[in-house]
Amino acid sequence: MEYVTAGESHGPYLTAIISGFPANVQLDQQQLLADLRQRQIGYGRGERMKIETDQVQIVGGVRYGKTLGSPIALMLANRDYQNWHEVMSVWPTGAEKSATVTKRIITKPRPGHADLVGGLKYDQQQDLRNVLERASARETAMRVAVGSLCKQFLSQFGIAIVGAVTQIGQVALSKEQLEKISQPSSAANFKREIITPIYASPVRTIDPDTAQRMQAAIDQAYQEQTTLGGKIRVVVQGLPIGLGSYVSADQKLDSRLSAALMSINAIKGVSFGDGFNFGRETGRAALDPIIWCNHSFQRAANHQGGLEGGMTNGMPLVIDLVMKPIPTQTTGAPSVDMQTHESVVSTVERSDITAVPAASVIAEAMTAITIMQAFCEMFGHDENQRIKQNFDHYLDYLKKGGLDQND
Ligand SMILES: Cc1cc2nc3c(=O)[nH]c(=O)nc-3n(C[C@H](O)[C@H](O)[C@H](O)COP(=O)(O)O)c2cc1C
Ligand SMILES: C=C(O[C@@H]1CC(C(=O)O)=C[C@@H](OP(=O)(O)O)[C@H]1O)C(=O)O
Repeated sequence: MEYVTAGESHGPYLTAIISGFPANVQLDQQQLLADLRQRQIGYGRGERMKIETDQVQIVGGVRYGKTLGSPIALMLANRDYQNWHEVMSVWPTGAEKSATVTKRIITKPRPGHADLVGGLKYDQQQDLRNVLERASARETAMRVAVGSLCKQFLSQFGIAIVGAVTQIGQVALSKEQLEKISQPSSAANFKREIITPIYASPVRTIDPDTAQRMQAAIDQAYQEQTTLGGKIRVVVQGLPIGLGSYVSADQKLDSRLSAALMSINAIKGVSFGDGFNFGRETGRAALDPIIWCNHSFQRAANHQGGLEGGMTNGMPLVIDLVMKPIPTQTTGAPSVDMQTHESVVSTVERSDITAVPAASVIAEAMTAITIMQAFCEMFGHDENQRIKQNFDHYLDYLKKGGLDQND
């Protein structure tokens, strides 16, 4: 399963094409729209999210709610395009020299964005809008749409994924609250006890008191005309043992997940399990003892975060991410004009105060995409029923403790 997205932030549409999605998977339109809505509603978002209602349409590859095995095509109209159609026109209209269009030309690159380097690399110095329109995190709406379909596929196999906000600015969940999110759980319990409260929280975190303090921190940043970053924890429950592989660098699931998650705008670090704390632990304390329990191999701890040797080990997958503060400041920032080379204040674009809640939804989606890719590599990608048979056969094999398969 692969996907590609296209479209500019203020252009007419965002689009995505997914290829290699199995046939006969029943999709739920409400779930798809609910995931997109989660990305939009987090506390701290700016004016743009009041304009958009991300109503993605599936325009190929699905009939009566079931996938056909053919490429799935998705389209999402940017409602803000109504305000930008002259500036973002695909074809020449003669309006290019109008006051509306020239007012939107950007030659003062914003530090912390792709503006300067993208402008030089693609020779777009006459108007950096040609860079920022695609570099914008608007594109992540399509990734959430793709990820929603992947989550729906994976849920058939008892796999549940959540991205929770664990810190905004100085306000963080406690160690106990972090552990609560990451405890081994059945998909059903996890949905009830963890996912549902997180989805209901305005900042997508588990504890209502911490959520209130996070909201207050966002309000304060707004008053102080600055922005905030934070941290996210992604947890996946119900994973079978063995997704990914140790055999080649590009098949290691931790490397693939890192690449997928680091591709999210403004994400600056990814770690697994005890992550950067491993640096101060002893070897003994960092191990997850192997035990034989309920006729299966199990683990007495989860320091590794569910991955060993680039493969899932049956424990919950636990990934932490850090997001930098939104770079745009309402005051602008020190910069240099592309044309005159004079010192200037960078262009100020309308902006979010924080997008950590939104990024937690995107992280959920990128994790779902990567897990589904590994899952289909292992169990097949043509037809849903056949994939289920392969999966059940593998679970039977594991239930025998890995014995008898070839006897
Ligand atoms: C959901 C989301 C919304 C964002 N909103 C803004 C924003 O309103 N203003 C801004 O300056 N950056 C915003 N960013 C961050 C920029 O997109 C990002 O910093 C920029 O593309 C440069 O990429 P880099 O930080 O990964 O180097 C947002 C990021 C995400 C994930
Ligand atoms: C549009 C989205 O986020 C945008 C991401 C973004 C950026 O620089 O990344 C800048 C802002 O765009 P605008 O200038 O149109 O207000 C955000 O609103 C979205 O998440 O759908």
